[in-house]
Amino acid sequence: GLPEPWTVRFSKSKRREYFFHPETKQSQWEEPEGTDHQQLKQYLAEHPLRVRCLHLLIKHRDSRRPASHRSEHITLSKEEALQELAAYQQRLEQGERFEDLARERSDCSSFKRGGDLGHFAHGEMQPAFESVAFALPVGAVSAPVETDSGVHLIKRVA
Ligand SMILES: N=C(N)NCCC[C@H](NC(=O)[C@@H]1CCC/C1=C/[C@H](COP(=O)(O)O)NC=O)C(N)=O
Repeated sequence: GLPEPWTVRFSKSKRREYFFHPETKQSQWEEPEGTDHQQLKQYLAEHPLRVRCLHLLIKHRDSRRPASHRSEHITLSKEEALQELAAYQQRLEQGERFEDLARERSDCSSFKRGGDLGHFAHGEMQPAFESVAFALPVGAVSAPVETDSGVHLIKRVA
């Protein structure tokens, strides 16, 4: 839909998409000359510029910040963290609500909001987390995801 090498990005301040030319570093609100509007609309429908996710994070002793509201010194091994995360996957499959489990167990401060990270665009979260989050269908829960923060289950909600 966009003439090369234009790309589309999301402006957090204006909460809408804008167009960016990576060579000239030019950015603008209006669609560049030569944009196929219908194709662009289709592309944006299939490639969301931002998603909204809940996550349940279990930290371990190798986490970049092995502390949380639950424990000021986390000594769990990564293997133990993954085993514990698997138990939460089971409970989700048995119908418990993601928000309740995140509130119960997540080592991220988002536990207070049932794991809700709000909306985020490309470039905000660690790459491994971002790529899984953007690939999830709305309503789906990921397999365990490893980042420098620890191990996560991610639920995409928008
Ligand atoms: N932009 C938004 N909404 N907030 C900033 C997020 C910064 C981002 N954070 C993460 O990638 C980790 C993994 C996914 C969620 C997340 C949450 C971490 C996990 O806990 P920590 O390892 O920090 O102790 N707590 C907050 O940041 C990053 N680029 O480091």
